[in-house]
Amino acid sequence: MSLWVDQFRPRTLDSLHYHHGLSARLKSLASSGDFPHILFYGPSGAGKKTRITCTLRELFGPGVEKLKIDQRIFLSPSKRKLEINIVQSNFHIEITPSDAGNYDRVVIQELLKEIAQTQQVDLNAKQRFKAVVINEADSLSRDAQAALRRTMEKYMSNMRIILCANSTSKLIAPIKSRCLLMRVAAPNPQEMEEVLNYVAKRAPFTLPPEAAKKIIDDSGGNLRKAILVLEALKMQSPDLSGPLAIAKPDWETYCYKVADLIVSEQSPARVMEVRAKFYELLSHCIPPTVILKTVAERVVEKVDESLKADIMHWAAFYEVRMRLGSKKIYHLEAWVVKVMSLYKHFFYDMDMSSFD
Ligand SMILES: Nc1ncnc2c1ncn2[C@@H]1O[C@H](COP(=O)(O)OP(=O)(O)OP(=O)(O)O)[C@@H](O)[C@H]1O
Repeated sequence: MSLWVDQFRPRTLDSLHYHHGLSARLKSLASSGDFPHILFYGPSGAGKKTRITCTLRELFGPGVEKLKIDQRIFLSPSKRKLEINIVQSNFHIEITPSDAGNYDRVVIQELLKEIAQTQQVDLNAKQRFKAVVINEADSLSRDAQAALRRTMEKYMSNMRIILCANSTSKLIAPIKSRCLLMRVAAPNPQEMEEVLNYVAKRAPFTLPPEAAKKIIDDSGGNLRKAILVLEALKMQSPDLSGPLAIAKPDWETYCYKVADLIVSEQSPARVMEVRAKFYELLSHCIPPTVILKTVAERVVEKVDESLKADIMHWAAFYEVRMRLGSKKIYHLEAWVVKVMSLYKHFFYDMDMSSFD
């Protein structure tokens, strides 16, 4: 069973509910035979990812929805092996640079070069190019951005880059100037209400306008949050009547407790305890990627500055592994063990340095 945010996510440009001007523009670009590199940017939950997926489908047809994950090994300059999982279809490839941590340049460079040098082999493909989606483009290091820029200059004919970011401020000018900038603003309250009503209709139930208003007021323009809250509230109070308390959804509080458990003790017994909590969350249909993200963000709030990047790096790493693996719990747990060991080392290093 999937959550409403996934179940009712529009899959084609025609079915997107708002920013119709943008949708029309993307549609005509897709059929123009002259599709550019594009940078999609906007706040969280505004619908960037959804729009990108719809655009890919417009370009290549339903075949882009057939995803596979490949594991690839890259070598860092110091010959360290980097294992990276790559999500792709026959027509596109998707990467999240933070998976490669400090070595994002190596991955960008090698991967893009390889794609650029291979011709589209599928003779039925509607486009001659492959699309490369780069998520969280604003977290690319300077080096990786420079590598990306060079690739964009050199290999335009069989590759198009689609960048997804929250803002354009961390991207270097030469990249921005090679992309068509597409700002995906947060939907306004009316637009959000339309989407919530659509979700309710499909679910199906009737959404009282007061409930919709409350959810929208609370969402800060984040449509994902609004739909998640709608689903949580509907579970609590099936007719959505009376005063609705939009407390943090239960699972969120629960994830916070898990984070506290991880930070307060690092031991095999604690890992077992955390595992039991993960099972509990999974059995309530909270998607494992959401669990991982929520717990990781909370852990990061509580630890020393120097650990934050590593913890998020490993969360992203295990998230990718999780997407295809069947035993989700295994990857959640692997991440917990990793975090505990980072945390222990941190204190160990501190102890040692006090002897200096
Ligand atoms: N145009 C739309 N019409 C209807 N629903 C939409 C639309 N765009 C997005 N949604 C819904 O909103 C949810 C969040 O959208 P999406 O994941 O695309 O946001 P995002 O901008 O990529 O967020 P983030 O930056 O946090 O990853 C989707 O799961 C989908 O259900």
